[in-house]
Amino acid sequence: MIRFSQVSKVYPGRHQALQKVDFELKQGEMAFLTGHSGAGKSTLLRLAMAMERVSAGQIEFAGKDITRLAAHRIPFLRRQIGIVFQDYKLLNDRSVLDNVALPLVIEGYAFRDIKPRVLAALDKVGLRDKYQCLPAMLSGGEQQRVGIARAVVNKPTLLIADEPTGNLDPQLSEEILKIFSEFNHNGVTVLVATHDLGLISRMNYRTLTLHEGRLVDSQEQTL
Ligand SMILES: Nc1ncnc2c1ncn2[C@@H]1O[C@H](COP(=O)(O)OP(=O)(O)OP(=O)(O)O)[C@@H](O)[C@H]1O
Repeated sequence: MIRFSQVSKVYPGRHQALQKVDFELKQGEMAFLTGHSGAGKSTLLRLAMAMERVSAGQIEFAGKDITRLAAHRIPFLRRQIGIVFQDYKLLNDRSVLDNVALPLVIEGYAFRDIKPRVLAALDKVGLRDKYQCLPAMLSGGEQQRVGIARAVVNKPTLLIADEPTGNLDPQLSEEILKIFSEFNHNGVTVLVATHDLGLISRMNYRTLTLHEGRLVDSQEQTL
């Protein structure tokens, strides 16, 4: 599904954020990405969704080389990737319905097709009855579930999350991770960057560990 081959990233100012990273995430797999602050987790995720360009190496997505994707082709790639952020990134003056609808509006779906899809996505995260609420009326965990519904509403094949539980307490974090697991059981490939080693140890998934820009460990599931 996604393969990094000898990927390095040097930011302007010569900061080497990633060094010769090699890994493959197979279709339908779920993995955690971990490492200390500044290890390169966000950089790796941004490269995977072509928000940054590699300095060296190659990235393949669904069998296609996306390393030097032309700018006009990036939206086609992004449509296949759902993204969840630590701080939810919801529009606070828009309803839950409008927030989750956003990717479909951008893709040009007709309004009559949008609402049923949004409600189906909200159903999957247990928030169907809150579609008229504003984000401020929801708890942090609920806001993150809205963020997840927005990420999956156009049925991406890959779901990427950058510290999705960073603002949540342990119980809510586990609930959020269970939602990712459910999407994974339904065939979505999932990559979750997290500092939360407790959460990782409670959930039995492959773990990719970065240290100072190098992939130092790629632990398989123990089951
Ligand atoms: N746009 C940028 N320009 C220059 N340096 C950057 C840029 N983005 C990240 N870096 C540097 O690259 C390194 C890796 O950063 P990155 O954000 O990928 O780490 P991270 O593992 O996600 O960290 P955290 O857990 O703190 O979010 C850091 O030293 C950071 O300062």
